[in-house]
Amino acid sequence: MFEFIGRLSKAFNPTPVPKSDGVLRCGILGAAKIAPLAVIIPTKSHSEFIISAVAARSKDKAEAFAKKHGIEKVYSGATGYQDLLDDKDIDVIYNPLPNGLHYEWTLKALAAGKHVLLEKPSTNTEEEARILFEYADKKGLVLLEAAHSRFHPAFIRVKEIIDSGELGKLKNVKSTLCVPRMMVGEGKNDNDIRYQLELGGGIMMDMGCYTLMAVRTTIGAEPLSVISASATPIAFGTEEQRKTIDIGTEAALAFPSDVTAEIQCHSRWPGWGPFGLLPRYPDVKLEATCEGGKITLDNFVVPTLYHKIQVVPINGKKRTEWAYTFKDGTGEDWWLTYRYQLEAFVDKIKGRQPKTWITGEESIGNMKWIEEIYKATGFGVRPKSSFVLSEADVASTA
Ligand SMILES: NC(=O)C1=CN([C@@H]2O[C@H](COP(=O)(O)OP(=O)(O)OC[C@H]3O[C@@H](n4cnc5c(N)ncnc54)[C@H](OP(=O)(O)O)[C@@H]3O)[C@@H](O)[C@H]2O)C=CC1
Ligand SMILES: O=C1OC[C@@H](O)[C@H](O)[C@H]1O
Repeated sequence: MFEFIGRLSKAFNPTPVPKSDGVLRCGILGAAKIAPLAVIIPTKSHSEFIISAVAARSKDKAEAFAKKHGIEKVYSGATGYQDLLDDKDIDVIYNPLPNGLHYEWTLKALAAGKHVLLEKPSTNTEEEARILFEYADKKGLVLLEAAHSRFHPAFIRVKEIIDSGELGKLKNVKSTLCVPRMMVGEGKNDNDIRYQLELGGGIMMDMGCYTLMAVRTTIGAEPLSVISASATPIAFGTEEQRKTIDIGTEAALAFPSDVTAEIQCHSRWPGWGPFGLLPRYPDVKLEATCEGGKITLDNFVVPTLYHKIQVVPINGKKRTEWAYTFKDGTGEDWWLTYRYQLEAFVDKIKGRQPKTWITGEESIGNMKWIEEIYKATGFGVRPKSSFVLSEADVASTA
C-alpha cells in the first residue's frame, strides 16, 4: 500500500530535474485537457525536454494555461496555432487537437520542420495516416503516435513471454477497455469532441484504438479480416450522431496462422444489479491464450497505478509477475506510460535506440483496421480532412 502511494505521488508530482544543453523545446497545439498528463508532468523529470510554448484559440485560455503550467511563450487568436509552428525556437510539437484535426496540423507542423508527438488515434483515416508518416520520413523528422500504453515495461514483458514460446503457439488474444461513465476524458459533456463525427469522434477511435493496437502488437501481425463487429450508438445527440457515433464497440478479427483476436471498448459501461444502478469495475485487460497456457495483463492502459501479469501454463506452476521498470534497469517504478513514451520519443530524436517504438506502419495499420471495424459495424468511416498541403511544402524536404 505504501509503495502504491509513493509511486502515485512521484508519478503525478515528480521532482523536477535540471535541463541539459541541447534540450528539445516543445510547443503544445491547443490547451488540451490531456496535455498536463501526457507531456507537461512527464517533462518535469526529463532533462532533455522542455515545454516552451502553448497556442490556444482564446487568449485568456492560452494565458491561463501557460501561467498554471509555467510555460514561457503564449500564442493565441486566429493565427495562434500557425504562429507556434513558425516559432524558430521550437523543435517539437505536441498535437493533442481533436482527432479530425490531427492530419491538418501535423502536416503543417512537419512542413514547418518540427518533430511531432501526435495524440492517438493518428488521424481519421488510413490514407491520411499514410500521408503523414510518409511525409515525416521524407522530411527526416520523427513522428510518433502517442499510444502511450505500448511503451510500458509491463506490456513489453507480456510480449516477451509470448515470443519466448514458453506457452507454445499463440491462438487467441483479447483486449478490453470498458469503463463506467465519468472515468474517461469526456466527463459529463455530451458535446465532447469524442461525439462529433467531423472531429473524428466515436469510442472505437478514442478507446478502441488502444485495444486494437494491443492485439496487433501482441500477435505481431496484421489482421486478415474482421470476422464480426457490432457497436452501441450514443444515447444522446442528433439522429445523425446516433447513426455514426459509438459509445462502445466489439469486434472479432482473424489473423494469419489461425490466430484470432477479440476487442471490446466502452466509455459508459452500463452498471449492473437493480436498474443497472451499481457501477461495474473497469475492465481493462489484455489476455493471450496459447496452446500451452494463458497469460493476462490486468490494467494494460494505466499499469503504473497497479498491474498484474499472470502466467498460467497448462502443465506447470502458475506465477505472477510485475514489470514497473525494464529488466536492464531502464525507467523508474513511478514512471507513467507517458513518461516511458517521452523517453522513447526523445531517444529517437537524439538518434539513440529507444527501448521500444511504434513505427509509422504500425500506426497506419491501426487506422486501417479501425476503419474496417467501423465499416463492419455499419457506423461508417470517419470523414477525411479537406486540408491540402501547398505544392511548395510538399516539394520541400528541408
Ligand atoms: N493519451 C491519452 O491518454 C489521451 C489522449 N487523448 C487524445 O488527445 C486529444 C485531445 O483530447 P482532450 O484533451 O480530451 O481534448 P479537449 O477537449 O481538451 O480538446 C483539445 C483541444 O482541441 C482544440 N480544438 C481545436 N479546434 C477545436 C474544435 N473545433 N472543437 C473542440 N476543440 C478544438 C482546443 O484547443 P484550444 O485550447 O485552442 O481551444 C482544445 O484545447 C484527442 O486526440 C484524444 O484522442 C485524450 C485523452 C487521453
Ligand atoms: O486516450 C484516452 O484514454 C483515456 C480516456 O479517458 C480517454 O477518453 C481517451 O481519450
